[in-house]
Amino acid sequence: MEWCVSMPKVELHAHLNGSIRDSTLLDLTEGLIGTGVIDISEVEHIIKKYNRSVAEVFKLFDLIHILTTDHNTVTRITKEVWLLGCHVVEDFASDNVVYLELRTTPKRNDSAGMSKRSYVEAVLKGLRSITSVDVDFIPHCADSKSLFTPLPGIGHVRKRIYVRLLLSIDRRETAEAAMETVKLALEMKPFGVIGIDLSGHPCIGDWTTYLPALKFAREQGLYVTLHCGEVPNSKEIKNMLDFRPQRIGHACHLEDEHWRQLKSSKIPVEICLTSNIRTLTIRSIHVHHFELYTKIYPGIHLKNIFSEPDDLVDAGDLYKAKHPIVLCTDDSGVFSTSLSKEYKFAADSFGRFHFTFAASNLN
Ligand SMILES: CNc1ncnc2c1ncn2[C@@H]1O[C@H](COP(=O)(O)O)[C@@H](O)[C@H]1O
Ligand SMILES: [Zn+2]
Repeated sequence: MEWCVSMPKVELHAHLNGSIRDSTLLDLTEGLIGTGVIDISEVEHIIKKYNRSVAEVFKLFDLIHILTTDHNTVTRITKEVWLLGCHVVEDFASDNVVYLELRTTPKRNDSAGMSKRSYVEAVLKGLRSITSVDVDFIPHCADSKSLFTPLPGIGHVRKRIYVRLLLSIDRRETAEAAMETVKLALEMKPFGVIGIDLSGHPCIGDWTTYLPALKFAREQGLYVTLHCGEVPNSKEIKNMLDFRPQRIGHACHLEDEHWRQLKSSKIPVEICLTSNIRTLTIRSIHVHHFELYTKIYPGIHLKNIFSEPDDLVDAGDLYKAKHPIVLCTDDSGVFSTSLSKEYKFAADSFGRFHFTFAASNLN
């Protein structure tokens, strides 16, 4: 494990509100006691549960959103979001993540005067205010200095971490709200926003709602990554692969034709092992598409062990196929993981694999 921690790593799939530390979550909860906004007894039950279904995980996200953005004033929300951004980046830096792409869904709270824009500004300011680690946040742009003051120098002892931001579209949003997010991302490009993600409850909504916004994002030079195949949905998976995003996340429920399409397209896959196992999206690590058990132990058929259908035996084995993949945390707070733990999990589960794949296999 120490080796996994000490190795410099790249994190490409981390949701800001999913990466919140337990202690921060509890601080935020305490801050809302007596306000009538939440019922503590109900909150505790959700927070303390270990294995959660996809539906329960999304219940927890609703709760986290209340904790971070359901306040009366935009100043209070800014403070919470700011704090959250600081802690999350510090945690990744202490795990020796050297390049971090953090994604978050811009949120509106009209009653507090909070807009998607002020939410993103709060995140950016939070990231800029970190002094414990040396954050390289803004891509080379002179104008950026007008918005943020430079960080104070504390010599060479601070760890350096490159942070870039992706703005997420939630599958519950309207097409207009998605377009607003894309335009905001374009506006915030000089300040470190580099792309768009499509996420949210995988059983909700129709992704084609967001196609105009996603196409516009791509035309304007933003990178696009999609949560794809987290649950079975053959038509959606095919259409998403046809769209040819820069990357996809999860890719758990691809069928044979999808695997073929994915492999020939070489679209890199963000692999989230713990997330997939904890949400039961994948039944066992031995049938995970990172590398199939049958390929490690030839001759042993999955259907004999797990009563899986025949076609699973021929499903994805992305590592073996040298497909571009990268290990990611998804929601390190919600799933009590870290990027080092994901590397350790992969090493323990799949044995002899080489760590160099993470950076070198990516486009
Ligand atoms: C477990 N697998 C997942 N599948 C799909 N979407 C997920 C997710 N995990 C997180 N999110 C998305 O990220 C939001 C939290 O971070 P932000 O508020 O954006 O910072 C969640 O509400 C959800 O929309
Ligand atoms: Zn995700």
